[in-house]
Amino acid sequence: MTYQVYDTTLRDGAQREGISFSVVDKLAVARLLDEFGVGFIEGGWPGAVPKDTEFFRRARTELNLRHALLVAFGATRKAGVAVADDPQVRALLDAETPAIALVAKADLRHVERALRTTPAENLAMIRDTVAHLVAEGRRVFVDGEHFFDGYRTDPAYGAAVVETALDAGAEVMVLCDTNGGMLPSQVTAVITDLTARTGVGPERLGIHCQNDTACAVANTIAAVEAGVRHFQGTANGYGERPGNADLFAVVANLQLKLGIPVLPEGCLEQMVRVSHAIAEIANIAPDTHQAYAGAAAFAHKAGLHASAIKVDPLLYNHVDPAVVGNDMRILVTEMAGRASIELKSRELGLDLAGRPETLSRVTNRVKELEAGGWSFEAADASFELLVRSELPERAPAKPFTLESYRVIVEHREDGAVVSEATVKIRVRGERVIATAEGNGPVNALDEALRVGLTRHYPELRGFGLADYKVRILEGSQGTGAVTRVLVETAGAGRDWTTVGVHHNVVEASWHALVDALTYGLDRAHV
Ligand SMILES: CC(=O)SCCNC(=O)CCNC(=O)[C@H](O)C(C)(C)COP(=O)(O)OP(=O)(O)OC[C@H]1O[C@@H](n2cnc3c(N)ncnc32)[C@H](O)[C@@H]1OP(=O)(O)O
Ligand SMILES: CC(=O)C(=O)O
Repeated sequence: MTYQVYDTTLRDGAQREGISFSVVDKLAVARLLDEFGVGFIEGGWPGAVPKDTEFFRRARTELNLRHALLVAFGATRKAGVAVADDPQVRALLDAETPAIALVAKADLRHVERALRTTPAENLAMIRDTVAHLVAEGRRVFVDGEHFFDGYRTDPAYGAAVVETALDAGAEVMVLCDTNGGMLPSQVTAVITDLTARTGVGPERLGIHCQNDTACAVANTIAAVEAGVRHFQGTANGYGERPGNADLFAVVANLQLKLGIPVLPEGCLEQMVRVSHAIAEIANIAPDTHQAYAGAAAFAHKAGLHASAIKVDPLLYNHVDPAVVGNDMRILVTEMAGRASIELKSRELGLDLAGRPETLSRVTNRVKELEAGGWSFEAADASFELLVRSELPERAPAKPFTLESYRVIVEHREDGAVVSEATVKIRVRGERVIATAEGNGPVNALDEALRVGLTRHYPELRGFGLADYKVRILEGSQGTGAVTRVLVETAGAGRDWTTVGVHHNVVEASWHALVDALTYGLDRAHV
C-alpha cells in the first residue's frame, strides 16, 4: 500500500470557529485539494448537516476529480438499533461515495459516559456498521475517537476496537488524538505497543491529530515514522479548537525531509497557491507566518542572514522556497546590513553591487530613518525612491515642487464634518493653486493635488488611494509621539506602498502621498 494523503478540511476544518462553507465553497475547496494531489477528500457528514448532504449530491455531477476520492463521514450505528434501520447509516450510503469514514468510540470512558452503553455493544456497533458498509461495496476507514487517551488507560480495549474494525473489513483503523493532548514520543509509544500486542501491521493504521499541544504536525510525522501509511490533516491546519495537523506542512516534511513521495509529481509546488485560495474561500486571512506556505516563511530581516544569503540562499533557508511555490523576500529595516540593502535593491531592479559608498549611505539612512519611526518593511516604493535618490542616473523625476499646502476641517451646524485642502505648487514651470474637498483631511489633500496635477499628468487618473493605515508610535529618548502613515496606491494592475512619518498626522500623510504620486508617475513613464 502506498501512502494515503487524507484531507478533512471540509469536515474537521469546517468545525473551526468562524468557518462556514457554503456548498459552492465546498465544491471549490474540493477542486483545489484535488489539484494539490491529495488522495482522499472527506466532504462532510451527510444526513447530519444539510449542506453536506447537498454537497455530495452536487459533487456527483459537478466534481471531476483527477487525484482524489470523495469520502462521506458519519458515526457507527446507534446503540440498540439494527444497522439496516439506522437512518444516519443509510444517509452515508445515499451519499454514493466510494469510501466512508466512521467515527467510533475507542475509549472506554466515552463508551460508558458519553455513549452510555456497554463495551461489548460498542464493539458490536463498530462490527455491524463496518460489515454493512463493506457489503454495500464501500471502502471503510474507522476513526477511533480518543484512541490515544483510551489506550493509555486501557490498552486491551483499544486493541479490541482495532481488531474488531479490521476483522469486520475496515481498510484502515485511524488512531485519533481527539483532544490533541499527545506528544510525539507518546504517539510512537502507543503505536509500537499496539502493533506488538495485536500483530496488526502499522500499514493498516492511520493517524488523525488535533493541535492542542501545537504538536499535531510532529505527532503525524512520528506516526508515519512508526510505519503508519494513512495520515489525515487539513488545509492550513483548520479544525476544531486550535485546529488539526496542517496537511501542507505534513506533506512537505514527508517529501522534503524524509524523502517519501506522497503527492503526484508536480503537485507540491501548488502549495502556496492552494493554501491561499482556500484561505480566501474560508474568509480567513492567510497566516503570514505559516510554515512553508506563509508569505513570511522565507522572509529575512536580519542583516547577517542577508549577507550569507548573498553568497547562497540555502545558507539561511531550510529548503528552496520554489519547491512549495513560495518566494524568498529580503526585508529592509533597522536590522538591515549592506547585504540586505543590496539584495532588496536587486529585487527592485537596482544594482548596487560594486558601489560600496552608495550602499553604506543607503544603509545608514535607513537605520536613521527607522530610528525616527519610519518603516520600510512594508513600503517598498518609498524604499525604492530612497535608493534611487542616491543614484544620480536613476533619480526619480520630481513631478512638482511645493510652495505650501493648507487643510481645514469644518464642523457645520448640522453636524456634517467637511475637509478642504488648498495646495500651491510649481508644475513644469507653472504656478498652480488648487482646492478640493474630501471626506477627511488626507482625502482632501490627495484630491487637491490631483486637481493641480492632472492637466500636466493625465496618467494620474489611472491610479488612486487603495488603503490608508495610521499608527501612533510612542515617543522615546525625550521626543514626543510620532505618527506613521502607510498609503497603498493601486493602478495599472499593480499596487505600491509608501510611508510617511511626522508628529503631525497630516504632514506624515503628505509625505506618503507625495511618494505615492512620484512613484506612480515615474512607473507610468518607464
Ligand atoms: C471528534 C469529532 O469531531 S467527530 C465529528 C463531530 N461532528 C459533529 O458533531 C458535527 C455534526 N453533528 C451533528 O449534526 C449532530 O451532532 C448529529 C446529527 C450527528 C447528532 O445530533 P443529535 O441526534 O441531536 O444528537 P447529539 O448531537 O445531541 O448527540 C450525539 C448522539 O450520537 C451518539 N454518538 C456519539 N458518538 C457516536 C458514535 N461514534 N457512534 C454512534 N453514536 C454516537 C451520542 O451518544 C448521542 O446519542 P443520543 O442522542 O442517543 O444521546
Ligand atoms: C474524528 C475526529 O475528528 C477526531 O477524533 O478528532
